[in-house]
Amino acid sequence: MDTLLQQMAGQAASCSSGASFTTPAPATGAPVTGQMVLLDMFFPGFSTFSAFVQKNLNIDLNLYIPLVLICGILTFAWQYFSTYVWDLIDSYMMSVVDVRTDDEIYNMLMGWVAAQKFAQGARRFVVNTNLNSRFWWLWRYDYEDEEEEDGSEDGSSHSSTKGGSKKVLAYTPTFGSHWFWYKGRLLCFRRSQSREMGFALPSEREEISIKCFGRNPWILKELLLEARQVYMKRDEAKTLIYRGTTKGSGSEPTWQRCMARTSRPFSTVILNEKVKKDLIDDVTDYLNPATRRWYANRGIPYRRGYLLHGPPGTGKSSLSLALAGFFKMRIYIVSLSSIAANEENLASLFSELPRRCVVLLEDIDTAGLTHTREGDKAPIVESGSDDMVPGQLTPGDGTGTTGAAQPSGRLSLSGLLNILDGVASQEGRVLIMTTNHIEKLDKALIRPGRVDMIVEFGRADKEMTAAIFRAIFAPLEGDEVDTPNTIPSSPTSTTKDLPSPEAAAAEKEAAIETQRLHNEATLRNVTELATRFAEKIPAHEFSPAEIQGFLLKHKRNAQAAVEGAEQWVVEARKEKVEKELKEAKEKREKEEKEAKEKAEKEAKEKEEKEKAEKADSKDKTDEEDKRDKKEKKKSKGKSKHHKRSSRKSRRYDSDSGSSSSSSSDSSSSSSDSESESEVEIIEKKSSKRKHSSKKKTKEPATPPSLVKEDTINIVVADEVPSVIAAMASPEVDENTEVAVEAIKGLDALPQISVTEVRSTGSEDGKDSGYGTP
Ligand SMILES: Nc1ncnc2c1ncn2[C@@H]1O[C@H](COP(=O)(O)OP(=O)(O)OP(=O)(O)O)[C@@H](O)[C@H]1O
Repeated sequence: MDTLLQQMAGQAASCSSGASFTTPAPATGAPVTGQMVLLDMFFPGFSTFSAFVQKNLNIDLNLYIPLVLICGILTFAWQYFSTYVWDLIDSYMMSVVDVRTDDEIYNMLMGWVAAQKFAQGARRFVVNTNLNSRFWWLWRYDYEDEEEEDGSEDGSSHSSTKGGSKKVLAYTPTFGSHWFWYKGRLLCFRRSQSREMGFALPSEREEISIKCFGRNPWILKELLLEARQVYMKRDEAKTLIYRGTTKGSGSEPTWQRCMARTSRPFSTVILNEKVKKDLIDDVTDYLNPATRRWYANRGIPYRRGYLLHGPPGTGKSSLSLALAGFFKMRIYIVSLSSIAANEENLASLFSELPRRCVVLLEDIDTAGLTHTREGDKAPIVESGSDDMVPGQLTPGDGTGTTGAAQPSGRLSLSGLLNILDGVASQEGRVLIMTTNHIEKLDKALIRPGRVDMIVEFGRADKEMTAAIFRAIFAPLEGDEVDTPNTIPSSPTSTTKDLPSPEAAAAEKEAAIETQRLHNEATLRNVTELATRFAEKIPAHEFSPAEIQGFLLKHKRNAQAAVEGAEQWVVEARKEKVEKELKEAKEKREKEEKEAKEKAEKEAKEKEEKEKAEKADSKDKTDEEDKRDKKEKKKSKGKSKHHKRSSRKSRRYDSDSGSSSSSSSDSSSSSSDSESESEVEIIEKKSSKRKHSSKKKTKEPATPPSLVKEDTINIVVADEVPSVIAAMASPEVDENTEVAVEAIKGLDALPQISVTEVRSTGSEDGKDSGYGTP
């Protein structure tokens, strides 16, 4: 190596200086070797530094040069090969799981990652107030829920309170690879920017993956299961609500997770206890795995449907949510009054449903499914097929008109029925339909098998009113202690004005005590107050929602609610009447407007029709005029021709022997005539051939005038008299008559019978159309 270096250095030195191999060192006087020269080239000043070290530290750096060079080469080689080697390891010795951002697993994994130590200790990290996927249908849900949920219990996130709203800050590692230990295994969390998702927002274009050494990915699966478990646990006490919607501006339908609501206890839905119990028992039995097998063994579709009906605000949706929460199922809501609820979208949504869930079809009466299959009560649908319903149009056409809609864009009753129990429907789900007008529904929709239980909801009776009152005013566990007497410290107050800690504690205690006493008093009086309140509210007049609405205005003062009840009833009635009047007025105005528009439209259509008819009749008259003129012209020509023919045939009769001269005459006369005619006599090759020889001999006797005048084909047939008689009939036109006359003149052909007389060559040179035998 030394030798090589010396040679290289020598060359370099000779090139650079053109002098001898060793030159005296400038500072120390020590000889500068070829190596030094070479190193000086790459690291300027190295020889000076080396001489300095040698002089002061007595270390000869020249001895280490080979070592340094070897290290350099190795580093270079490692850089070159490491990527290749790493790729090999990655491909053959590691397992990887990729997680896309447009799936809910992203939310699960990121929630888990944020709780890990390696994420909290990351030097470069991303901070979020919401860990969920940036994709809007995964991102928007339970934003508020997490604010109150997560806190910083596990250290994964920190809450900051500003302006009263609590925002949770979550930290996750930034883009790049991050190594961490999980259950004794070294894993790599990698976050990268995806270049594939073309139309996605930059914040959506993200991918995460987790790698582990070894070809068995069990540890990754375990991690994902744990992440999912943590995620689900967070939602355990909640009812997850999904709504059927169309993605962004596109028309692709999807279930959007819109909320995770704390499950509503069944007890808070005020309904006949027996009905409630029956409902719960029925669903419990249905969800039992043994029942599923029972259904399967008997070939009965494993489905259960419930219809909840009643006026608005009587608790139908509340009961559905409570039911889903009670059985820890997700609830998938789709409102059939939404314009996106067309057949295609619904079918697509139903095919995406999980096996075990509650499906809530809201307001099935507003979907336009009031059109019955019996047909008698069917509203008049202007166009479309029999069972098409109005109002169910493709997104973007919210006009509600039937005429403009494409049939594929509407929801038909049979379409809905197919979806409910056809191939697209998922077995194992609990179907709940709600309606305000059961009487409008088709019997096919609510027949057993589709609807197995009907629950009626009514306006509040006395008992219900009292129950609503108690539900609102009875103090419950977890209610926040109200401390109305606490005076908030003003921003201008100084520390001097602040009460001492003991005084503040005493004040707080006093407030709590006041509240407790207040609660106790309320509790004691609540039943009595509820009875008094119920007496003041007329039964079956107001919905539970209306009563609840009033009570919520006085939620901190039950006494005030009771006292204000009568007044509220009067006002509510007045409001109702006013509302009804307003609605009636609006309805009338709308109807009038529609009628006016319809009348205008009809008048316009009529006018257009009349115009078109007029134009039509004018065209017809013109045509008829033309035809008349033509016919007149024709008949003029024909009468001329007839006269001429008669004249000629008479001439022929009188002068049959001078045919040649007649012929020449005729030819000369035909030269100035409008049309030329000739008669062709076609022999029929039949048993009557015996006449052919005679005919042949008679042929020259054909009237020459006729041959030139018009073209008449005569098919020789059986009997002359009958044909001639037929030809002489009134239907036979002048041309034929000409021919008949001509034939009559053919006394030389008594045996020929005529079966077809066809005239060709009219005035204008076209087929005249005559010639029916
Ligand atoms: N029977 C009830 N028990 C308890 N709360 C009720 C009851 N009925 C109505 N409410 C209250 O009234 C509000 C509206 O109720 P909900 O949405 O369930 O009515 P709905 O019958 O589904 O109305 P709509 O037909 O308009 O959808 C809710 O806040 C609910 O708490």
